[in-house]
Amino acid sequence: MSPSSKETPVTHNHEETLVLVKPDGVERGLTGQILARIEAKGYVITELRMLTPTREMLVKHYEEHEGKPFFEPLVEFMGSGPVVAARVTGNRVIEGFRSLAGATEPTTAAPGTIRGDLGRDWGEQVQKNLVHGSDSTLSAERELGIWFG
Ligand SMILES: Nc1ncnc2c1ncn2[C@@H]1O[C@H](COP(=O)(O)OP(=O)(O)OP(=O)(O)O)[C@@H](O)[C@H]1O
Repeated sequence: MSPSSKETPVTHNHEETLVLVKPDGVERGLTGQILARIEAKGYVITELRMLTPTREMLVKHYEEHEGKPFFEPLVEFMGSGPVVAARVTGNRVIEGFRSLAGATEPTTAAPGTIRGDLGRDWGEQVQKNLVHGSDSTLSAERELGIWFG
């Protein structure tokens, strides 16, 4: 059957996102498990590095949160040790990774998600939630520039 304008076209929405395994994830030895979940979902890691980010990088990365009460503790925590940064590609990977990561707070993140299965309740320290994933194509482009130059 030839395609007609009434048929929904199959669209391929190839995207790139920035994934960070935060210092709590690296320190707890969860990097491998986290990256394995990303690959198991069919996404491809095309660049990977481990580094302790500078304050300058973190202030840029979290600029949308500047002025919020959790900004300073967040920047301090993110610079407290090595972070693993990954450039991850795939169809609708931005939304897909955020769904894989789960809700911001590990306590309420659904079982089956990275934060729901592996995250701990650190009390007030919500910044310790294992991973970060870009939230839009614009953020992804901006953030990949910060972490991969
Ligand atoms: N109330 C809070 N107290 C402490 N830290 C917070 C709080 N809210 C957010 N954060 C930290 O700031 C990060 C960015 O906040 P945002 O609201 O963008 O969450 P998110 O989109 O779930 O997380 P991310 O962007 O890191 O994937 C969170 O991942 C968390 O580490």
